[in-house]
Amino acid sequence: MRILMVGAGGTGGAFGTYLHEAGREVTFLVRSERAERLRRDGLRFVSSGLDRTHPVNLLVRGEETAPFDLVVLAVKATALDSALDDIAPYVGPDTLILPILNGMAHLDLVEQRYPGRTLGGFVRIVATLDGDTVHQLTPLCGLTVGSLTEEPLPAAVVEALDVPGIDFAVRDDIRSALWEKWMFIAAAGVTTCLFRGPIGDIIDAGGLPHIHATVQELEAVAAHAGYPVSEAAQQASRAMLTEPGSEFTSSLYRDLVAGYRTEAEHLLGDLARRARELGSDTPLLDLALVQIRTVSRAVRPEA
Ligand SMILES: NC(=O)C1=CN([C@@H]2O[C@H](COP(=O)(O)OP(=O)(O)OC[C@H]3O[C@@H](n4cnc5c(N)ncnc54)[C@H](OP(=O)(O)O)[C@@H]3O)[C@@H](O)[C@H]2O)C=CC1
Ligand SMILES: CC(C)(CO)C(=O)C(=O)O
Repeated sequence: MRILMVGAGGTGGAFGTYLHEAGREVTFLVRSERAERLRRDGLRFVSSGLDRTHPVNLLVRGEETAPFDLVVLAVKATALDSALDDIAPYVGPDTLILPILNGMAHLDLVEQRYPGRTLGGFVRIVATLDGDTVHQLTPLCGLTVGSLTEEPLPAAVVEALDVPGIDFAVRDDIRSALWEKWMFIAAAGVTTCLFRGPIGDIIDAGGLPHIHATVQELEAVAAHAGYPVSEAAQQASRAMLTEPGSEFTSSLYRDLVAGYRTEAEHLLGDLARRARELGSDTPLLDLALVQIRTVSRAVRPEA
């Protein structure tokens, strides 16, 4: 199976490297400046004390090659539109597209552009791009995939993605799983952006009741949408978001304080819009959005 990994950042670099190391036929679609450096230096990936650099197959927008069997979208939501343009020449009639972004809004966008070929999926990893080096910061490296239609997930996809280094899972109810992951990420984003710090500091400052209220508020939206968060996922969210002393922050918060473009509209704006349509009250989510939008405008007036 020929796999196109779109983006070689935190997620694309990590998952792409594991696939490459397992002998899968992976090509990374990257932008031209990065391609130049990767062609010269190889792709460096550091995880669990292992530091390796591999020469990898690279493709830059517009370069010609045959369509791929599987396109994995590993870009931030802010780059999704251009990535969807860029993959057009590499998507054939049988190509499947697996976005691994957080959130849900991208599923409709991919489906509109390339109907009938979208798979559901998400990752659990803490990974980042430092210079040109991809770092996996904890041992956690999960990839969960499922069919969004009545058709089962093709066996060839499972075979291609189930490789050492990746804790791979298939979910028949991938939409429910996506909602669960989304509610956790959104709750982490709302709390850390609203109170502007890591979970442990928020708790020290007396914020625990507000963290509980946020998790409850967002889980209520999922329930209204018909995707109630399972008991196990509720407990896992609370364990992570209410741990005293925790240094955990969301990538939304880290991007915001660094002055980068954030996935706020994709992760929180979309959720607030759906909540309004469902008649679900989300005062904390709404406050966080106003805060993030205000800060984003102050940092980047064009936002
Ligand atoms: N990092 C993590 O630990 C986790 C991330 N996620 C989610 O995964 C998604 C991806 O995040 P992450 O991997 O961290 O993001 P990164 O910013 O680390 O990586 C994205 C990469 O995509 C590249 N890119 C953007 N547009 C294109 C394009 N058109 N063609 C080729 N390459 C492109 C960027 O390159 P350039 O430098 O040229 O802009 C960048 O290197 C997000 O939705 C995030 O929320 C989910 C779980 C954990
Ligand atoms: C929170 C974490 C690290 C694990 O679920 C994650 O996968 C994410 O940031 O999206």
